Amino acid sequence: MNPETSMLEDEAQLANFVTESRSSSESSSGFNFSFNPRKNLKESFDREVARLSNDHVVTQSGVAASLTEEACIPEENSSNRPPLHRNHSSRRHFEQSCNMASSENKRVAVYLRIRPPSSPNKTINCASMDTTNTNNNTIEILDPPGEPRRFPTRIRTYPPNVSNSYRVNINRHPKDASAYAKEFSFDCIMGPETSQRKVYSAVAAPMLQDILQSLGQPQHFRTVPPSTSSRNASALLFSYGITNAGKTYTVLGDLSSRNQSNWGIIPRAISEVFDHQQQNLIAASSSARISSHQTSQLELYVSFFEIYNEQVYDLIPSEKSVSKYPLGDVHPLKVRECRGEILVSGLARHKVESTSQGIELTKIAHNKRHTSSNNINTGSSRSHFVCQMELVQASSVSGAATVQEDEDASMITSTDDGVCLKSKERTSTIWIVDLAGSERSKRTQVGTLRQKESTQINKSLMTLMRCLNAIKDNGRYGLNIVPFRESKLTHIFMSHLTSESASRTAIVVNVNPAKDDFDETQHVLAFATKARLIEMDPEEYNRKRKQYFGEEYDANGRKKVKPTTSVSYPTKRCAGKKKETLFSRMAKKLSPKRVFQKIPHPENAMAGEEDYIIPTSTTCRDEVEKLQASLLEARRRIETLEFDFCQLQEELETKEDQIRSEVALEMEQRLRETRRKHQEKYHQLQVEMAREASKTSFTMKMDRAESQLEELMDKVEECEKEMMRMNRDHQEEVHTLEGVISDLKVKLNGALSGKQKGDARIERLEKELKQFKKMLHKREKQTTLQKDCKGDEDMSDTDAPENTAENVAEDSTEPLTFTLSFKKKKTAHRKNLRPRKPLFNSSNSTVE
Ligand SMILES: Nc1ncnc2c1ncn2[C@@H]1O[C@H](COP(=O)(O)OP(=O)(O)OP(=O)(O)O)[C@@H](O)[C@H]1O
Repeated sequence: MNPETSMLEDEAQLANFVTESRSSSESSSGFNFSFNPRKNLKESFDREVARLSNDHVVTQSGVAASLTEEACIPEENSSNRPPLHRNHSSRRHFEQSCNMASSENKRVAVYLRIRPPSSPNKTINCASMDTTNTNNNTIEILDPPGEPRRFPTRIRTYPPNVSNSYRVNINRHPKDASAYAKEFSFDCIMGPETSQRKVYSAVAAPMLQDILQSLGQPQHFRTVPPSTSSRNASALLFSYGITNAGKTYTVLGDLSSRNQSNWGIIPRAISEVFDHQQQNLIAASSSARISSHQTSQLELYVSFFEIYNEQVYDLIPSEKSVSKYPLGDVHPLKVRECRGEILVSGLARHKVESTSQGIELTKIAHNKRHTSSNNINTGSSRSHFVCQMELVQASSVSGAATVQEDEDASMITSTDDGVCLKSKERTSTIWIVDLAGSERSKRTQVGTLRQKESTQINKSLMTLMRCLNAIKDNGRYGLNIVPFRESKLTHIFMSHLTSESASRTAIVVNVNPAKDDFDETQHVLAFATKARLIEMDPEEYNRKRKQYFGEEYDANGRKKVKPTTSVSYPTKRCAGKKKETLFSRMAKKLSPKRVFQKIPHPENAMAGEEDYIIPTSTTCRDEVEKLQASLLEARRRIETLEFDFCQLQEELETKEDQIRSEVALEMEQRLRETRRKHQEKYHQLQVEMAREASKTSFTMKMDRAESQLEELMDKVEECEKEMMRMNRDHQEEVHTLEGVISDLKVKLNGALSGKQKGDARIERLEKELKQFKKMLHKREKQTTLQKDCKGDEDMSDTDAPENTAENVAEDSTEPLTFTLSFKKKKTAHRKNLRPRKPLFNSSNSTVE
């Protein structure tokens, strides 16, 4: 889609939305403590709309007019601070699309951000594109059904040829690649084209607004009741993904560039706090009647630390702690637990006075973070980077409220709570965490040190997943022990994740559509899908714990400490307080005034007690000296006691650590034991299942064999019948043939006897022929002789006709006739003996 057209449509929708929201804003109920992304997005958007409408109102005043002007300057050109939420159209789309499918109870918001492909072989298919897969697309953003303008919440992934998923599945479905495509759902999907501003508006802005509400900060020109919770509110945002997926870009953005449109969540959040502050001032100055809540000043403190190799390091340590280690050594900080709160002891807090100062601090912290270059990302982060933003609602006596008091006395009297009453200081904390990449060291091809880092990173991420999983399961069973203490990352956020504020937890899952990253991206997406199911419901969890154990425990298995109005820390500050109390008590006791009070009045003494001695100035002086000496002694004792106390406290701390580690060890052992038992059970079950399965398969095989046998038996029966039938036919045929054979035999016998006769006759005839030949030969000889003789005689007598051939022939008529008849007979006999055509073919020759 053309981006310009989309922007125009956005604007048009914004106009509609403003009209709709204005009419509905009146009926909108106030603030709900638990963070529901959908609800909060709606609320924050309502607030935005209210702010817009108020901007319109305040343009009448000069200051406000200038501010509005500033707000109209394009973000990229603004030099000091980027005015926030200038384009509100996106907010509506996010509101419409984000978390629509999630239930009311769902608390962890999971967003997906897909970074633009960094090289041509890394491709992505966007919603508007063709939805049929081609081998080039690894991620396809699916259009939300029915509503083309809504932001998508579903993606489909297609394994590329280089991925393991493809290799595994190709044998199963060799032709249809779409058969092993997978679908994943999120609260909101931000495609590669999504700007940093939109990401901030969707993810962090609702959280910040919620936190400001919890502090009782005015939502400009809109009455929002402050939080009723006694606990300090907190919010937690994780940026999660594999290396080079854009986690740091989402959280920090490009801080070095002058183009503020590239700013990530942290600089924008800092900027929004100051925007809010400024708008507070404008609102206060423009309104004559204003409540004490609205005049109270908001202070921002930031701390930056990283968790590197399971050690916590302050990225911007205080001057005091720097001077402690003159050689520039960096010492890890301790994570302590104090009355249900987790503290990173010694972490420096930096008061931020302006956006630019906040950005500078962020830059310094980011530059000090552990990074290294690998073959995927040149500036790959090797630690979890945490930005802790503390918003302190300062006492109404000081700061802005005091100014208001001076400027407008009527304001003070108009407050409900009375004139500048000392209100309690309230602090809310936002943690924005840029997690280290969850890649495999095999892919990044790094050395031993980097591998160790990777192991630690993956271990802590795994613990985070396990904690979230356990919290998820506790929603159902409420019995799992959440392994918060197994990693620094989870330990630090333990109090947040087990408090009512756990609802304000969000995860931005960053993915890279690169083909090479596909397999790891699948793991990340699978984790995100699980995280979406987490219902942060500590109340329900505690109720169940109480039900099972009859005691009130927190989600970490510790007995709950009743919430107190002010948290006291077991530090020297605490000790100092105690010292003061003890000292003052002793001083009071031993003070000369008290001593003199104890001494009865002379008049009373005169009246009642005779033995009373009126103290002289000398005795008094002595007394005072004595008292002073005892005071000094007491002071010295106090000092010793104080020293002992400190020592005891340190011992206590060490003991606590020791006990904690022992408990942790024991827990670990128990866990290991439980795991072992579970594993045994699992194996047993597996064996049983395998046995059952083999039994089942055997029975199935038997059944199959039986049915096959039955079939075969039927066939055999049929064959037998067929054979019998064939046998019968055969026998009939044989019978017929036998008749034919006997006929033929008779005929043959007849023929043989005829032949014998013929042979005998031939023999006889041959004999006769031989005799005849002999006779003929004789006769020829005789004839020749006669001719010779006759020739001699006929030389004179020509008349000798009886010796001619005819005569001879006449003489020999008898043998000639015999010869002819013999030849005829022989031919006839031969004809009779000529072999007849066989009655059967060769196969039947035996029968013949
Ligand atoms: N949405 C985006 N738009 C433009 N560029 C991006 C985007 N996301 C990431 N990048 C760029 O990609 C590169 C790597 O991003 P980034 O350092 O944020 O990754 P990462 O997930 O934090 O990696 P690592 O875990 O290794 O630190 C950077 O140069 C960044 O500018």
